[in-house]
Amino acid sequence: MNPVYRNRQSHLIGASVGAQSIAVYLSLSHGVLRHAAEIDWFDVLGEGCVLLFALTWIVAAIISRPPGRVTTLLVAGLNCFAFTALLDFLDESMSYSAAHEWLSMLESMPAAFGMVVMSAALIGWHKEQKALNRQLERREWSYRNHEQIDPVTQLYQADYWRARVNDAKSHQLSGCVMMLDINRFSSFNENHGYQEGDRFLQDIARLLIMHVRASDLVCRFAGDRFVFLMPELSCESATRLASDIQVSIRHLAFKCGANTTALFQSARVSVLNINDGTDADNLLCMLQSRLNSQDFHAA
Ligand SMILES: Nc1nc2c(ncn2[C@@H]2O[C@H](COP(=O)(O)OP(=O)(O)OP(=O)(O)O)[C@@H](O)[C@H]2O)c(=O)[nH]1
Repeated sequence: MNPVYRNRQSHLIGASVGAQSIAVYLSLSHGVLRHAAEIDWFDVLGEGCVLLFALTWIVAAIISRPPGRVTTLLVAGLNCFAFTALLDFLDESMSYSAAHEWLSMLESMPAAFGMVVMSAALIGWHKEQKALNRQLERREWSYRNHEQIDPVTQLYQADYWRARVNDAKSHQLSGCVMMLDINRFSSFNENHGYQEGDRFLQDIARLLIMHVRASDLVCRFAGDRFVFLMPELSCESATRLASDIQVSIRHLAFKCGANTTALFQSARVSVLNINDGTDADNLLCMLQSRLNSQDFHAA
């Protein structure tokens, strides 16, 4: 877990442990342990599984979500649900006297309340997700697979681009594809180190995203190569866009570490109509061979 999250989520961890401890305390202090022969072990197994899952979801919500209103509501709702699950589970091995029947009646209430709280959390989560989806425009194209995200640039990798291009072709979408390669990036790495190289690639990824439309897709192909999918864009417009991007890259004043002297790079670009190739792999081959045939001194 992110250490900043851990500190800020400690109140949720404390509240979860507290809530479940209250359930254990209520059951143990008001009930009497049943004889083994009285226990229905199938019920114990079933309710134990429900409890285990509820507790796992609480941990998953705390470690995977950043602090905030939605997380608090989600954890609160799950805790109410787990409270009922824990009482249900303990109920199997504890019997309550008539004076403590209220405990059995209390059992189901927290789960119902928890469902209401979780529903409010899910509405908040839905709104939050819509905002996040807007931020992912140009990086993502109507399909999500976090395993295909490149860790350096946070763009999707080549396989994602291939699948989306094949999708676009199968839906007979018009448009263009483009490939961009940074010139002499291996020299950049040798002179300034891989870490600075990574930082440069991250800046390039941001710059590329700024240039394209919300409906376009930019992915990292490999190393210093990037690929684009631009539906419903003419090759003329795509070529103009390509030259705008080349100008921007030439003017990107990259500073290595504490150095105030800027470094400037250049890039080569190749553009094709999406219908110029039979499929994504075929288009990639053509884009690459066009790129490789260009002289980078001219870029
Ligand atoms: N910093 C960094 N470098 C990478 C990464 N992936 C690949 N590279 C480097 O990118 C360089 C790409 O080299 P080449 O394909 O020869 O490209 P180039 O040096 O730009 O050559 P030209 O395109 O012909 O100008 C290699 O030095 C790789 O080691 C990465 O994730 N981070």
